[in-house]
Amino acid sequence: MKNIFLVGMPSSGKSTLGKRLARHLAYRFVDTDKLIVREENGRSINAIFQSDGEPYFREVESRVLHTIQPNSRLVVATGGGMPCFFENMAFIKANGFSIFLDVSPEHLLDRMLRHAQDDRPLFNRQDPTLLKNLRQKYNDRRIYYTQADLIVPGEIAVEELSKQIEGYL
Ligand SMILES: Nc1ncnc2c1ncn2[C@@H]1O[C@H](COP(=O)(O)OP(=O)(O)O)[C@@H](O)[C@H]1O
Ligand SMILES: O=C(O)C1=C[C@@H](OP(=O)(O)O)[C@@H](O)[C@H](O)C1
Ligand SMILES: [Mg+2]
Repeated sequence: MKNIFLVGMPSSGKSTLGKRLARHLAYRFVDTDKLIVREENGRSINAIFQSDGEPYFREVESRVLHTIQPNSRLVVATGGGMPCFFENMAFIKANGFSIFLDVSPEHLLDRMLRHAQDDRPLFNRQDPTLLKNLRQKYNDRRIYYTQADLIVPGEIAVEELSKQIEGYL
């Protein structure tokens, strides 16, 4: 039973859809951001970025990814930047079936502005250049995200997604 990795921009729905998909397939669910917080004794993602900076965060992120064993019947919601650092995308591809949830920067902005609890260190909801930042990151990161085995729109229903992947698992 191959693992399933969800990749894509922050707010593309990896954590939300990932939980639903896991329930639907009777897989376990993990969110790599949650694994990082656990590894850091409960420090939040924001706190890690603030006190130790992004390079430190990326090291921990990659370490946590490499603890995932192949064929563990897991749905893994990755952090938005994870596939874009080190050889993380190659690891993801070697250890499961990967899905890119593709959501446009405009829709991401809309979601971020709507959900006040979703503050992320690299994407500040108060920042007037947030859309520009999202477009830039989306363009820079697509080269990694599009290496996924399957690309689907972020709005996809869990039943439809399950149908599309059943032959691959
Ligand atoms: N398909 C969807 N349509 C609209 N909003 C969504 C959808 N999926 C998730 N959201 C909302 O967008 C926000 C970010 O979702 P989340 O699953 O945390 O994304 P990610 O893990 O990719 O950063 C959440 O507040 C969530 O409720
Ligand atoms: O895009 C990024 O670089 C990040 C996305 C976040 O995860 P989500 O994609 O789940 O928001 C989290 O890992 C951290 O804030 C960095
Ligand atoms: Mg998430």
